Amino acid sequence: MIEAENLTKRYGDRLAVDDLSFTVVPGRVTGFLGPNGAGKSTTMRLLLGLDRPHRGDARIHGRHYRDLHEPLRVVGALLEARAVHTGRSAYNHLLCLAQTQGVGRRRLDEVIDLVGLTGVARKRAGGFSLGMGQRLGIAAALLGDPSVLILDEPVNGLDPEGIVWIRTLMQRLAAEGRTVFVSSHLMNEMAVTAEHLIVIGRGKLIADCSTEEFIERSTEKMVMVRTPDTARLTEVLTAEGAKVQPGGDPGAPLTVTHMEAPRVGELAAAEGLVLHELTPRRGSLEAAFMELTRESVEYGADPGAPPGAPPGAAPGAVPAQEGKTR
Ligand SMILES: Nc1ncnc2c1ncn2[C@@H]1O[C@H](COP(=O)(O)OP(=O)(O)OP(=O)(O)O)[C@@H](O)[C@H]1O
Repeated sequence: MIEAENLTKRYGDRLAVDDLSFTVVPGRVTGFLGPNGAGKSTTMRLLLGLDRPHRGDARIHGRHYRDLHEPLRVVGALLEARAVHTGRSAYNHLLCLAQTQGVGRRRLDEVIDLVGLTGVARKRAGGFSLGMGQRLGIAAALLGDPSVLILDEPVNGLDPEGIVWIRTLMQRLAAEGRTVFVSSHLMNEMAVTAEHLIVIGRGKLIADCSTEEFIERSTEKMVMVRTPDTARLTEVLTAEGAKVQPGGDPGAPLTVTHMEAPRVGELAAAEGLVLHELTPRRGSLEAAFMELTRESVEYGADPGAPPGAPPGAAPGAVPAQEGKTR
């Protein structure tokens, strides 16, 4: 279990994490979502005791990271920055870590196999692709067989096969009863990986709910309707409170919002209107996520600052570049 309570971290006059409270429970994958620069990595560093909060508290299994007995056997972490001795082989890199943690060679071989690096384990880690580096980082996180996993953007640099692999792995680790907390800025990826979501924007909590609820809440339901009598159907639906947008081309379906498909069908039937299509659809999840987090950025902006400038930026200042160098 991971608990963040009123976590606050400031860099200069920028609030990277702003009074953030949430709990991550075991047994399911919890996605930590937010656009670039939202404060995900900073929060993860605070949870791992790598940075000190200005205010608030972060606990793992009820304790501060620094108070954990054998922390690497409790928490496995993959952070964005890759800390690998480039001249060392993947095997030796993991062996060094294993020795500092009192992990035996059997477990070492096990994790190498688990992350699919057996064939290249004796090769220099410096020559690894980004995806292989991610696998190596995940192997390191799993070495101590920890009950809590904190993974920062683990799908970064992975090819489609690698993405499916890491998704399956995270779900399996969660099903074993571990706490799996994984950050991403990719809404669609998290939607199929995580059961629960914690969404932040500009360091502030925007949502803490099940993925299903988030999708339900964030995406607008639409109904695509085709009829030979577009004008009449538009009139009937609009009179009942629906919003109707014409399709671009002649014969293209109308897009109806603010009304469910069965009601559209009923009203058409009551008017004796023929329907050639009646299809419920959802708006794009990625677009809904962008919209949701964009709004939080706007609320956070200093009214005197130029558009796009970070909170606290002086009027006339050039907007700072989001995120950090990788
Ligand atoms: N060491 C630092 N010094 C100064 N500012 C920092 C530092 N680390 C992070 N920041 C700033 O704090 C904010 C949050 O950054 P953070 O890296 O936590 O966001 P993020 O959500 O992880 O973004 P990304 O997806 O780009 O990694 C950003 O504005 C970033 O520029």
